[in-house]
Amino acid sequence: DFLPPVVYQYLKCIISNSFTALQTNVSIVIEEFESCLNTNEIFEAVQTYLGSQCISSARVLKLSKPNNFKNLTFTMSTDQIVEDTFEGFKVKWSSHCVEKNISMGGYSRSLENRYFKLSFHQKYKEKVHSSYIPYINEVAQRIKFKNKQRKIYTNKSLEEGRRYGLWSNVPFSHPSTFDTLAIDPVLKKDIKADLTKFVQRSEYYNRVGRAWKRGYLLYGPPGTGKTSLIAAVANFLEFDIYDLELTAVASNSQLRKLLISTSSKSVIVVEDIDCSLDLSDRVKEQNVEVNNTEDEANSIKCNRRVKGTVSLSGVLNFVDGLWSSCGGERLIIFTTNHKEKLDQALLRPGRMDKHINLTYCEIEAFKMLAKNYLGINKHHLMKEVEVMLPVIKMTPADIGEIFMSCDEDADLGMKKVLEKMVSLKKIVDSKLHHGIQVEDAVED
Ligand SMILES: Nc1ncnc2c1ncn2[C@@H]1O[C@H](COP(=O)(O)OP(=O)(O)OP(=O)(O)O)[C@@H](O)[C@H]1O
Repeated sequence: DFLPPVVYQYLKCIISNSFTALQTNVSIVIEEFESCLNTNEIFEAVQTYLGSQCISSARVLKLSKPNNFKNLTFTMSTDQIVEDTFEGFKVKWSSHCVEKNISMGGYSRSLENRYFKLSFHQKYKEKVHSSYIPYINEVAQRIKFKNKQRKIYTNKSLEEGRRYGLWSNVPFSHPSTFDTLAIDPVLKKDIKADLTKFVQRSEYYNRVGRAWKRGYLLYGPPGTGKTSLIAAVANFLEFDIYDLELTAVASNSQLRKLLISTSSKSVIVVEDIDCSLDLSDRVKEQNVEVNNTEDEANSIKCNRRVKGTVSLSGVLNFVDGLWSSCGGERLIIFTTNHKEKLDQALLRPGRMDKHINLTYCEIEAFKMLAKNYLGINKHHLMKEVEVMLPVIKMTPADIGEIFMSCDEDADLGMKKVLEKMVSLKKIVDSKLHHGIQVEDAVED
């Protein structure tokens, strides 16, 4: 009070500078809101990270269950301090809350602004910037992804005959996994390896300039596990599913809108593609250009618009990744019972990267079903089943149904299945006897 203001300021400045020079710690402040109420993503990341990493050292934690999360989550309460260790050095985190004036649209408003303060020795400044902060972000994304309640989205109308045009969703929890799936073990291993490679190759797709997406075509008779495989894939990757019903999409532009609104880390499924798309329209379009007059060409195109259906070229654009891979990785799966009906354009590599044939039940798949449904690894009737399986055609769905009806009674299950096989074989034999070709007889 006795010093003249100029002298006071001068002395204050000298003292403060000397203390700063002596100080070895530096701090980073991470606020919840940036100006104009924009949430600060790194604040959320730190909050998630600290909630998971520092449970043991914080004295007060907040427990909550956000709407979209499967699990309970911890967050650090205000005025807490925790320590963390990264690559051999220590950092200190503290959480605070202050009133902050934020201006919005010409007027200002005061609100609670939480912030985290990260303190560490200045010699680690570079490491904190280049490694620790990105590491926190990465861990937080991983935790968020793991915690997120997965969903299955559909664009199908709940009311019959009405075009829905938007995604509606419900939580996704299908029990099918690669362990419960009865398919050839070599194929199973191959699919799992392909999926694992795909999700780890973000850098690679970037480098070669390709959209980060992969197309699968699942084909085979009904009941061989196409839908079950899709559920197993989504569970394996922990992705959401978008069940796209093409007949409920009014136009190519609506298809585009639907695809843009899908999230990354998702499986987009089009079941029974041969039934949902007029696959001859590409041929029509080509013929139109070569043979028909402009009027006729227009009338066909208008017709299609009146029908309001998606064209093959719309679907090709979608699989080419133009509209389906804005952002992160996406798997596109088509299923069909009739691969031969599909347009070659749809089948070429790059569009359908992997063609997966799901066949009638073979012995390895049968053993898996017996293990899952009846809890057995071997049985004295297994040899007979092995002889019968290539002769008759039974799907895993058929066999599963019989096993289900036997209430886990292994002997009864095996006996019933074998009886069914014997009766099917008799039918096949009688048809052969009447001169029907082997393939047709079995197929019938
Ligand atoms: N390979 C399989 N492994 C385990 N279970 C299977 C398998 N295939 C079929 N199932 C059982 O049969 C039922 C029907 O199978 P799913 O719907 O997956 O067949 P699909 O090939 O998709 O048939 P569709 O072509 O008619 O849609 C499923 O509920 C599942 O329990």
